[in-house]
Parts: sequence; C-alpha cells; structure tokens
Amino acid sequence: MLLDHINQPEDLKRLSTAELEQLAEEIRQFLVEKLSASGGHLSSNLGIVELTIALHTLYDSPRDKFIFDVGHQAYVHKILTGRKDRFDTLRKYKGMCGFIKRAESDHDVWEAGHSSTSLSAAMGMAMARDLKGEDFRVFAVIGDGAMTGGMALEAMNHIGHEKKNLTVILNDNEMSIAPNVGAIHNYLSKIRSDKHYRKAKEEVESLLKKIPAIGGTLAKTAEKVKDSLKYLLVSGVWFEELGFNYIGPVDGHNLPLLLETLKQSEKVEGPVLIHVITTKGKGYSPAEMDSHKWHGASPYKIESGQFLKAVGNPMYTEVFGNTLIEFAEKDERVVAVTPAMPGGSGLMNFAARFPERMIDVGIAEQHAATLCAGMAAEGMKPVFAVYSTFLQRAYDQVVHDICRPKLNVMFAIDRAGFVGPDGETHQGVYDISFLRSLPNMVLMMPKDENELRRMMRTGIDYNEGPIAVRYARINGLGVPMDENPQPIPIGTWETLTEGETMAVLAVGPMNQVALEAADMLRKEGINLRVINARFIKPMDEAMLLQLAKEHMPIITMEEGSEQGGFGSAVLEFYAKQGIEGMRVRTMGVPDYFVEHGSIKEQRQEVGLTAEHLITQVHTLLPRKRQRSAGLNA
Ligand SMILES: Cc1ncc(C[n+]2csc(CCOP(=O)(O)OP(=O)(O)O)c2C)c(N)n1
Ligand SMILES: CC(=O)[C@@H](O)[C@H](O)COP(=O)(O)O
Ligand SMILES: [Mg+2]
Repeated sequence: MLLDHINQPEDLKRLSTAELEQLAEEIRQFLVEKLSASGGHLSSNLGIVELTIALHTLYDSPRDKFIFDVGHQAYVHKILTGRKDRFDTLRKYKGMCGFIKRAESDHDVWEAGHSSTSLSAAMGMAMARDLKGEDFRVFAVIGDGAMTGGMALEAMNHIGHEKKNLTVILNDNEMSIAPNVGAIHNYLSKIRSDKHYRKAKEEVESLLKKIPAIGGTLAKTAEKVKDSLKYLLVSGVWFEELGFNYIGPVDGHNLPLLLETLKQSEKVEGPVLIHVITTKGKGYSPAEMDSHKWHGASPYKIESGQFLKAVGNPMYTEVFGNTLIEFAEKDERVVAVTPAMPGGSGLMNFAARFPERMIDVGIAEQHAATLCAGMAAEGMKPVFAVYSTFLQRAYDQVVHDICRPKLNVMFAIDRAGFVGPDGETHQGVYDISFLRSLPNMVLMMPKDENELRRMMRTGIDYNEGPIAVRYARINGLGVPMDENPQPIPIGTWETLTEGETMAVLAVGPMNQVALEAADMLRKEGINLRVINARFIKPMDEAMLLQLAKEHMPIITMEEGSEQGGFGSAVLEFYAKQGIEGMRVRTMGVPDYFVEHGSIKEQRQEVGLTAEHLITQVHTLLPRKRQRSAGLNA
C-alpha cells in the first residue's frame, strides 16, 4: 500500500499523479475502516481527500499554512502529517483530537471546532506575514456551510478590501450537517449547475467572435454585449465583486485538475477564491446517500452501514423534540429556530410536522438569537434550540436584544455539560456562568426527562421575559412521563432525600450522582439532604435561608464551570445576606479546558462522581464526627 510509506507530506512529492489518485482511494478505505470502530466525522472527511492531498503535494506545510474551518474535516491532513498510526485513539480519552490542535502537530497551525473562523485566522496570518516581510502561502479551507457563518462574511469583507495574497478554498458539497440553507447556498447551487452557464458562455463568445471585426459601433457594441454577458455568466461574480479572484467551479475529486488549478492560482495577485465541488461521503455509499446521518457517525458495520448504537432510554434531545411538537399542536405562537443543527437538536420531526414553523438559519447563531427577539416582539413564542457551546457565539444578542428588553424568548440549550468525544471546543460548561449573571434571565436544568417536559411547559407558559432550560447529551433515566406536564413554580427547588447531616444542592444530572452517594453514606450513618436545585436562577432563597437556620453544611454540584457558576451564586447569596460561618463547598468544572474522552472519563477527571462527593462530605464533617467515623481528622 502506498499509504504505508506516507509518513510526512514530503513523501507525497515523489508520487506520480496516478499514484496520488491511488493513495486517495487507500485513504478512503483507511477512514471507513478506522471510523467503523471509533466513530467520528466520516462524511466530511471522505469528501476532502483529493483536496487535502493536492495541498500537501504542492506546498510545504507548516511553512505554508493550511487552515481548516471547523476542523472536523482534517482527518486526511492528520493522516498525511504523521498521525495515521494514532487513529485507533481518535476522539478517545488522552488520544488524538477530532479537530485540528496546535499542541498535536506543527502542521496544525490553527485550532477550531467552532465554525467560520478560518478566513479571519488566514487573514491574520497573511497580515502578520507581510508585516514581518516573510514569504509563505496561506490557505483557508472552508465548507459551504461554514461560509454561511457571520464571521466568514466579516472576514470576506476585510480580505476583499485589503487585497492580501491568500487563497480561500470553498469546499462546496451542498451540505452543512443537514442540507445547507440560505441565499449563499442558493447562489452556490446556481454556480454548481455551471455547466449550463459554461455552455452558454462558450456559445455566446463564439457567436460574438463571428461578428466581423469591424471598427465603429458594431464592434464596440459586440464588446459591451460580451462584457455584460460575461459579467452575467461569470459564475463567481459575487466573490469577484467582493474583491476576490474567483476560480471555479472545479471538480474537487479530480486530482490532476485540482493540482493544475492550484498551480494556475499561484499566478494571480491578491486574494483568490477557488470554488471546489465535492461529494460529502464520497466513496462510501451509505455516507454518500445520507451524508447528514453520517456527518457525526457512531461506530458502524462497514458492510451494512448499520450503526452499533446501544439502545437506551431516550436522549433528552428526543424528549425535547417530541414535547415541542405536542405543545406546538396547541399553541400557534410556538416556532423553533436552529442555527444549522436540526438533526442534533431533535427537530427533524418538528420540521416535518410544522415546516413553516421550523426555521433553520444556517450557521448563524447571532442572527438566530435576534431573529427570535424580533419574533417575540411580535407576540410569537420562539424556541431557540442551540447547543450550549454554540450559544457562546450569540452572547451579545442574548444580552442586548433579548434580556435587556425582556423579550419572551425560550432557550432550549442542548449539550449542556460535558459532551464527550468532541472535547474542549464543544463542552457545554460555560452557559451557567454567562447566563446567570444576566438580569431578567431564568435558567433551569431538569433532574430527569419528565422534569424536562415540565420545564418546557414552564418555559412556553412564561411571559415575563427570557427563560432557558439546559439539558445534557445523555439518555434520560427511563422515568414515567406525565401525559400532561405541569409547569413548575419559578425559583422553587425540590428536596429529594430528607437528611440532617449535610445538604447537597445538585444541578441536573448531578442529582443522580448525589443520590448514589447518599445511598452509600447512609450506611455510615451520614444522612445527606439531596436538593434538586432545578432553578439555577432565580434560586430558592427560602430554602437557602432555611439551610442557614439549620447551620447545615452545603455542597453544591454542577457539571459547569465552577468559576461564576451555581456554586458561586450560593456563596454570593450568603455573603450578600451577611450570613457568617456557613460551611459551603462547591464541586464543578475547574478552571481549564477539559479535553475529549467519554463523559464518564471527563467527570472522573474533574471529580464529579459519587466517590468524589463522599470524600467532600467526609472533609466537611465536623472534626469530632470525622474522628468518630474513623476518618483521619
Ligand atoms: C459556531 C458553530 N455552529 C455550529 C457548528 C456545528 N457544525 C459543525 S460542522 C457543521 C456544518 C459545516 O458544514 P460545512 O462547512 O459545509 O462542512 P462539511 O461538513 O460539509 O464539509 C456545523 C453546523 C459549529 N461547529 N460551530
Ligand atoms: C463538528 C461539529 O461541531 C458538529 O458535528 C458536532 O460535533 C455535533 O455534535 P453532536 O454529535 O453532539 O451532535
Ligand atoms: Mg458542506
């Protein structure tokens, strides 16, 4: 196999074009095999094999910079830069990251995970290069989905103005995670059908050439017609108008053509945009036929294309999606808004049932948030379905357009807490900190899937301003579901176990962890009072005052950043009340970015397990109690 002898990009340079094409097929086979065991972003990577080979063949990474937008489609780049032997550890704890990562390789000159940052980074590197008088090439590889992200358009605006030498390679496979949406997508579709344009262009040009080359108005008219038609026919006119030299569309699986196009592009001064047409999932038919399903593939059987997913209780996501349909049936105000994640957010059935009330805005979280604000201002009940980590992209809109004017937007924040294999760029651990500090915000997290339904009822009925329910990327507990979920009084907590030794204020899935610890401690005569702190904001102040009255030691537990999180809120409360001497410990995510692995491994790493809670309880016991319990007090 040629791939056995490819350990660094320079190994490509001695291969013939035919060998490079053979290598492309070997890499596809490698990806399908490796990811059948590990899972991962299969379809995106199958679509970018030839393009990545062409870049590494012609240019000298890391001197020449390759910046992959989102970075989920950089597996081929990793294979070609000495990491093919690490694929058995892909997205596993302490293994290879599923995105580009500077600490992992000198060839990873940029990090990502969130979309639409590559053009800004590329421009930054190009400007630094020119200021330092250095000479290297900069390539940003951005997908058609990522191109719908606001940041990408901000960067295009700047790049086209500054006219720096850099190359944007638009990898257009017509897909975001789901089918791509929006006017940019429609424009690209028009170009993609370019064969009609190209044929017309050739015909028009040959026709015009037949007009006798005579002086005077006829020739000039002919030229004007040609120019105007060329203007109309030149497929990348929008990019040209923005100051880019547009080249394309080019077949992204034709390696000789890609090599030639890249070489030709070197002769062009200023920013170049090469529009490459690819097929997401190329070379593996299940992924080609449904690249949405195979975007984030879980382990699968290669022959059948069947996922090996363990069947468990429904994911919170599924409960959210089904419950929203129930509510929308009876309430026409309800609309769902998603920034390009209809599948991941559990909204596919909602979209089928209410196509006109399911709004996919593309990768545009900022726009999505203020769109919701606009709809709420007109009396609708927009439900902004967004992953915790991607909500970070719309923070000012949440503050400025929703909280300040107290508009009735409901946030359905999925992937709240650890997310597992996607790792540090995707952990949903900051929304508690950044939302609880906002005036007028209500923030809830359910202990199980039935309480999620009740919180959704609470959110839909709430008309005093913004309200958010956050839930994790985990299965529910399999609890019975209320047929007709009742709203929960805002700001009320729930005591799950009576206990007089110590209170644990647990957020969301941490309630399960606390109950497990309570069971174990009961055998030691230690009775925990486990309290479901289901409203992070506003907190149940009556209950907090009661705990103070009982001089009850308190441990708070949240799968969220300790810095400014729920535990901080409890500490602040007692400080503000001037209540001295409270013994409070907080348990949460420490002040560093937690890398990829399983959710279980991530909780173990940061100490969010029953065992860690038991240790905390022991250290918080009064000394004499510790001694009597035989603890080394
Ligand atoms: C800010 C942000 N929002 C949403 C996502 C989730 N996401 C990851 S990849 C992707 C689609 C990217 O489509 P495209 O750029 O066309 O890449 P392709 O997978 O088609 O190669 C989305 C929406 C993200 N990573 N970042
Ligand atoms: C690359 C990216 O951002 C998305 O594909 C993300 O990985 C989806 O996450 P889920 O698998 O949790 O839907
Ligand atoms: Mg795409």
